[in-house]
Amino acid sequence: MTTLALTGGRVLRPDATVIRADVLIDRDRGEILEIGPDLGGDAVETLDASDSLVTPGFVNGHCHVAMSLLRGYADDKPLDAWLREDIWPAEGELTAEDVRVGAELGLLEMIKSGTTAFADMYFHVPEIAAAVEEAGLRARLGHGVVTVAKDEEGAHEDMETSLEVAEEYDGAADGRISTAFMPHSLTTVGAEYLEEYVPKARELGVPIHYHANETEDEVTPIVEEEGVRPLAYAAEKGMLEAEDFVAHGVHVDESEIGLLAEAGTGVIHCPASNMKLASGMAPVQRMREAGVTVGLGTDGAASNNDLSMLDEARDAAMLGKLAADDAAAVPAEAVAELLTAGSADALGLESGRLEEGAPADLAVLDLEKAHLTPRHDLVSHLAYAAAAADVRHTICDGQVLMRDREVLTLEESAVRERALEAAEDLAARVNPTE
Ligand SMILES: N[C@@H](CCSC[C@H]1O[C@@H](n2cnc3c(=O)[nH]cnc32)[C@H](O)[C@@H]1O)C(=O)O
Ligand SMILES: [Zn+2]
Repeated sequence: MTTLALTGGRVLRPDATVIRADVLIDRDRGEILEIGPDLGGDAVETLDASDSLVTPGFVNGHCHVAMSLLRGYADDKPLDAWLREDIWPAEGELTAEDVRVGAELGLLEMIKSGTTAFADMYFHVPEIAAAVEEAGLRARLGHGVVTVAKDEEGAHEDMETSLEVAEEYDGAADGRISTAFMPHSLTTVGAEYLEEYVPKARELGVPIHYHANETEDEVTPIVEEEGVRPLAYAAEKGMLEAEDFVAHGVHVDESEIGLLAEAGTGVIHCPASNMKLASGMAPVQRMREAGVTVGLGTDGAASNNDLSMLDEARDAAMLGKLAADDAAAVPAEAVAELLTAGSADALGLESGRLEEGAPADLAVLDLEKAHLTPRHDLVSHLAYAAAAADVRHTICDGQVLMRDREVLTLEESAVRERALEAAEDLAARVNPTE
């Protein structure tokens, strides 16, 4: 057995306490063997965690990782105009190679900011899967389907692709990749397609992931045309099961919160995207009190504009208080849960908690920083003060992906060079100068 020990750190436990302990990892099985004092002695490899906080690797519950190539491409518009006027035309020009390059850029940023697992909805998924395999993270991947503005044949093809991708890649990369069926949203996919394909996804046994109740504009048409709230409509279509998870859940009423809690469907809160697109404030505190599984996601880099889960954590705390009009809402311990176990539970992953037998997915944060001094409460620091650049080491499935800020699985400068070039070419294709 090859073992790896993280020594001298302070370890965040699932109950939000922090203890001084080493962490011993079985690298072959990718599991945590033991958490306790003095475990460094017999380990094959050790990683210094002194003056550091050892946390579960962060789980980004909703992303479009290849959109990193579109970071800063179009800002300062509401969702519908942003997608239709800028993002979708640019995505129409994205090649498979562009998606690979954009995904690598996003994965590089994830590793550098302590993220070890994520859920992703996009297209050219084989390229994203290849990048994940190379980068060493854990992911639940899917092909996003839009049927509006497509003819019948095109819509069926898109649906079939989502099923095929879900079937083919489930269990890929030694089990680090799992999949989901991913209709884009309840308003961008026609009811007849949901009725036909949701049962097929159930037969495959994969979860369903989609955008839901992100803006008022997504709620009104469903209420008007179907006479029910969007999540009641989703339940009617069989898309509100325990393994399913929705992104956003901003405009959800009490009846919908009840449906989510009862079904066990997870909600991925994306505060930065919701603020930037002025979509609204999700009732995170109310959902948690009602027993809904809530996780945290960045959404794509074009609506954030970064993939740092620590930024998202702080945003979740701040926005959660404002939404509840209560400074006690979404406290630091809740934020620590949202960014680790909450997201992992919503995605159906076993990571998100540091305990014996759990997947060895960890982030180690350097506490020797002015903005992390003094050390009254390290959970408070995690929620309110820590930043991406504080992450020293990132470990996923027992493998070290970053050691002392050097990424070992991707070549940082080459990834950035390729992304710069691909993004420039893309912009020139979308907006030729003459
Ligand atoms: N196959 C689809 C693409 C769906 S992938 C997922 C899509 O979600 C889009 N997206 C990114 N962020 C958001 C968001 O916040 N809400 C809704 N859609 C988003 C993203 O640009 C991408 O087009 C097609 O033919 O257009
Ligand atoms: Zn999204």
